[in-house]
Amino acid sequence: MAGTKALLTLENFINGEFVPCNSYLDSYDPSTGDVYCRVPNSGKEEIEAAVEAARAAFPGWSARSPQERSQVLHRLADLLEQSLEELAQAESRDQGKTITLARTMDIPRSVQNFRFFASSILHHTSECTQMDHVGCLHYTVRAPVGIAGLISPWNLPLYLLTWKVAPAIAAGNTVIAKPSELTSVTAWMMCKLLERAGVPPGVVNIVFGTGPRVGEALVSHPEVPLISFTGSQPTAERITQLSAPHCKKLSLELGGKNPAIIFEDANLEECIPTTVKSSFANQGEICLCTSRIFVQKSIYSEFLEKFVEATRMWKVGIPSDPSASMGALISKAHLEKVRSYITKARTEGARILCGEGVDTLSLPPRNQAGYFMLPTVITDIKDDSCCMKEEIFGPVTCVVPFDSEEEVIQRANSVKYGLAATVWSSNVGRIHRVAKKLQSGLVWTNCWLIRELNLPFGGMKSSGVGREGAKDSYEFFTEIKTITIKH
Ligand SMILES: NC(=O)c1ccc[n+]([C@@H]2O[C@H](COP(=O)([O-])OP(=O)(O)OC[C@H]3O[C@@H](n4cnc5c(N)ncnc54)[C@H](O)[C@@H]3O)[C@@H](O)[C@H]2O)c1
Ligand SMILES: N/C(=C\C=C\C=O)C(=O)O
Repeated sequence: MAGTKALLTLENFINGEFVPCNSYLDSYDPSTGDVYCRVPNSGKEEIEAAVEAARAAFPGWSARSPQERSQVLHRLADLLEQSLEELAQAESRDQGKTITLARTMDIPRSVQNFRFFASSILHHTSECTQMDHVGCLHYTVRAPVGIAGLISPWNLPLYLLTWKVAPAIAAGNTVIAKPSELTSVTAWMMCKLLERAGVPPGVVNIVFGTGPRVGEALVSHPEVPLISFTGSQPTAERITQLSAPHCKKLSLELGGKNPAIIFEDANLEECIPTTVKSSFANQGEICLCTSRIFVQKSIYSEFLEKFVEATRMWKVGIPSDPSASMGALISKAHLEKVRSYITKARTEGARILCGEGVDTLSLPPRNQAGYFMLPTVITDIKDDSCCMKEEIFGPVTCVVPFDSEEEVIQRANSVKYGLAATVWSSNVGRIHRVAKKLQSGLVWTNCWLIRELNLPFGGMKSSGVGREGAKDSYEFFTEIKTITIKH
């Protein structure tokens, strides 16, 4: 383990300044298991300072025109893009994801989040109606809500943080963001660019630390009227309880147990590689990842054989290896949790076709204490097994057969989550029918994770409350008022 002096030490960013903290948390490099970074262990005191800064900055920032705010967001996007390689290296080291994914997805999408909201903020219009018989004109106006509390998870650190910061500040709010304590580095790096981009002090404050300590201080603060949260369902429950006495606006983007439904007329040449990717991208640590694959009986054996063969080609490697498809999981505790699901599946009599406990993973000596595991395929498993019902959030997917359209819809809908589904078929009528009946906020057909940022993103049932996207985020981060003029 490196000595304390060599560790990267992060600081909170409050009122445009880096502020040291009097207590720190260790942060681990998932590819080695070594502590490599110290993250501020903030609490109520830091939230008070951030609230003061955000409150003071609000009148000036909210009074700027959308065009002026848009220019600032564009400059920030440009600066992030100029640091793309540095940010990608940092994200890959901090999270365990491959450098290739960080370079091609996480950081480009973070840049795009600022560009997208810089543009979309210029195009909103409000409503107006007439009541000539009583001589009235009605119209709506929107205003920023105030100080937005933003809480993000560890799987797509900068990507999901910027997906909240960009629409919040574009709409004229000031923000206090709390990234995951497990992956705080790229948020801290972004803070170094804010002044150059022209973000005034206090508009973006980033406070680091754990959920129970600093997260709850943020959620419970009476001067933070809105919380946008992405993370797990149990944490969302706690946030809902804490914010209820203040009637806060809440956006909750939570987990999934996402089905892929593969009909006999699917194009398997496209379906198999895409379903391997949808199951194992980012180590299966994407809320949209497929974890239940339903395959029509007539093609079940063929699919299974080809799918397992393709999964074995999904290379696990150290995150800095550009040829790796998958890196390390986020933490030792998470790795153990994911492995425990495979043990449970075995105990229930399911078959593990490849991956954990079946194939051998070879790693360089330096990485043997890292949190790696092979992509794992489970079959002969019942729908009521915990592996088919609970979110595992790791590189584990279950494959089961089905007979009919009605049956598979009912089984796909039989879990508490409703985030994302994929449907594979060449019958357009069936695609429409099935997509409409699935209890899922997002349905991708014959593809996966093609994002259109204008349209609503989010889940139903236990996968969340509210939607994010151009119009949805704008509506969430603003308060609407209806004005009536009698003339
Ligand atoms: N729907 C989506 O868009 C989406 C995207 C990414 C991840 N997720 C979900 O996130 C989960 C994985 O992320 P995670 O393990 O970081 O989730 P988590 O709920 O443990 O943590 C998310 C964030 O909440 C904070 N937090 C934890 N306890 C808190 C509390 N009591 N009060 C306030 N904040 C608290 C954490 O510190 C972190 O910043 C999975 O369930 C995954 O599906 C959903
Ligand atoms: N919010 C988005 C993705 C969430 C992924 C979860 O892990 C997005 O693409 O906007």
